[in-house]
Amino acid sequence: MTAFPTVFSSKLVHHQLVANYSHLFWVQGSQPDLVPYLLLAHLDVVPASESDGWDAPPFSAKEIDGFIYGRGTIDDKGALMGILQALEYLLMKGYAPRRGFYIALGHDEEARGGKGAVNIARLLKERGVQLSFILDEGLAIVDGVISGLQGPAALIGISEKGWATVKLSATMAPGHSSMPPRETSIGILAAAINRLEENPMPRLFGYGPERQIFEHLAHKFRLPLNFIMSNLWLFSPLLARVLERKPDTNAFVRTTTAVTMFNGGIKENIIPAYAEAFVNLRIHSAQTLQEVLDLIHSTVADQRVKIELIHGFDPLPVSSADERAFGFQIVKKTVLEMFPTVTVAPGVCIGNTDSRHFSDLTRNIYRFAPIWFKPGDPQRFHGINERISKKNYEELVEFYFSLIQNCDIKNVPEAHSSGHEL
Ligand SMILES: CCCCCCCC/C=C\CCCCCCCC(=O)NCC(=O)O
Ligand SMILES: [Zn+2]
Ligand SMILES: [Zn+2]
Repeated sequence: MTAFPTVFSSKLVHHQLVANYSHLFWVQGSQPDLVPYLLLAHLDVVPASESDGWDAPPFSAKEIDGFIYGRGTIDDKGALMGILQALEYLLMKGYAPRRGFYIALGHDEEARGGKGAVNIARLLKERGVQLSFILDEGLAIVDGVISGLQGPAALIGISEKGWATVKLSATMAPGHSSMPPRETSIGILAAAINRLEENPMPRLFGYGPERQIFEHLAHKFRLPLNFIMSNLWLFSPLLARVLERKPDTNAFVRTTTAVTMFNGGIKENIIPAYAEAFVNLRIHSAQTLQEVLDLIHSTVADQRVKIELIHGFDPLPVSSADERAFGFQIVKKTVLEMFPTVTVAPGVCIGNTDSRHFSDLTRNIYRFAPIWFKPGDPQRFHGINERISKKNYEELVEFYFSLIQNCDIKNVPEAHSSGHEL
């Protein structure tokens, strides 16, 4: 049986395989003067092992208490299936969009998107495509995740942090473990890594677009927090010290430093010549890749430690969230139609997405899906017990179902209007 039979048989849909495993769909609109948009998602997932402590095998999609457990349920199969299921239902109903749109499903987002998204973007560029906006994975609806915030908030990523993967290595003379020198390659490297962990990158909270999150949400906090958030020009250093206490909010305060791989030694009684470590940094919007590299050099401050940049890029440009920003307002309208009590605010995506490969096609890139994040859920991202409730999966389908129809209007929707304007 073919999945999404109507999508694959509709005359309105053109489907193309890209780089063997990625998919590009073009859904033709009846009004070619309306600039198309792009819905992005990815097929691949990060690895998972049941032995890490999962309550269900990570590739079982087992249902427990109304939740579907599995690697990829929130990153990013929920949105991917939601988009395709919404299109399937719309086409089954005989719906024909006015505004044409693309759906791009990359197959290597978790490995930087160099084959999937990069080639899809190249194809679209060769065809001279310009996009009204892009909607990709990223932020979510947070409920009880930000301390002191009353009620849920839908955070729409208007930018994303930059990236640096840096390899540190040390090479010393190898030898017999019964006659160790005072310092070894592993010891030198471990000390360098320790200096990086003990000296986090500077607090930059308030100097980037993350400031907009808190200014938008200020009225949802009780005194004195609402006063503090409304006066970030004065209080951002104080708030930064509170936010940095938790990993998920620390990510908004600074460039984060994560040691992700450490290798050295092959036998218990040999002092190894070589040791290496990889450090993955996510760069705050107010910093550049070069500034981060300079700080790594000055913090490590040991000529014996070789520092190599493996891969990096600057933080991404900031997309508009104002009243004239069509993409932002369409996403906001769709969220509010479904969840009238949710506060919608712009935010900075602390992880990275395939959308960055499409920046030549539009300046309006938004990173959001209406996935509900309750306390403890941010840790499921790339962690154990990744899951989505069945109800939330249905909400994802409904969200894209409404969003596609909402995009058929020509101009930016009126604030707080509801109902489709077809
Ligand atoms: C101050 C506001 C606090 C909000 C709490 C954080 C909520 C966390 C929500 C989302 C997590 C961000 C993940 C972003 C998507 C990342 C996709 C991905 O895995 N890409 C690959 C990579 O970044 O390595
Ligand atoms: Zn993802
Ligand atoms: Zn991911």
